[in-house]
Amino acid sequence: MSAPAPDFALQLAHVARKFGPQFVLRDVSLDVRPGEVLALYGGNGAGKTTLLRVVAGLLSPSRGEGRVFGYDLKDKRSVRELVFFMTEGGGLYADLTAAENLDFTARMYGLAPHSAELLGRVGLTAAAGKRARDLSSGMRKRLQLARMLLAPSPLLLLDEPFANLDAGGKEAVLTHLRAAQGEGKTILFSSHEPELAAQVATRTLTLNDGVLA
Ligand SMILES: Nc1ncnc2c1ncn2[C@@H]1O[C@H](COP(=O)(O)OP(=O)(O)OP(=O)(O)O)[C@@H](O)[C@H]1O
Repeated sequence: MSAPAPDFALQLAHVARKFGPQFVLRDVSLDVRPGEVLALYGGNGAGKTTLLRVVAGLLSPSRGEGRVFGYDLKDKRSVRELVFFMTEGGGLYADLTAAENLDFTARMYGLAPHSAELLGRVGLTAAAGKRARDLSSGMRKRLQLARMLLAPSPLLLLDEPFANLDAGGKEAVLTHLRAAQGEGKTILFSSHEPELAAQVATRTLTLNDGVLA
């Protein structure tokens, strides 16, 4: 018999994180149900990326605790398997082509390579043979979006998914976020673009002075 589904995709209790003496996150508590889509707002330097990195298991809280689908954030190995984290330029191999990047990722997830289809879905067919390092920042973002389509992870974390994209790219992000939502994924993304974010978010959060409102 499989384990019962946890009630929460993410739980944070009084999480704080400091760099040197400076607390960036002071007291962050949050309960997220599976299937929720959360937009995270906050000015430059408010701590959005820091919070996403804590949830991704890449940074340890200085205080407080958290769980991802019931797994303690301290269990970084389990947490990283449950989370897909899309950051600026992250997860791409600079010397591999766009197609090779996707085929490599597919194999990593135990899937048959199908880069041509994925590149088509994100409007990158013409760039299949270009090395990731030679793509524009918007094209790299589209390639990361294609990586997200491959990821079986139930919790998707995206750091400013709309940044550096043209209108078509922004629309592609919305489309794929909605599709992921339709598959029952839980999504937490930071954004400076509330009009776009509101088109997909089921709840919004704002980080201000190290706490969530
Ligand atoms: N590894 C680090 N070492 C020291 N300070 C850091 C580190 N990472 C982040 N900070 C600091 O933490 C604060 C919050 O940064 P963070 O990147 O989380 O903000 P953000 O809300 O994502 O900002 P933006 O909207 O500008 O991307 C900033 O003052 C930043 O300089």
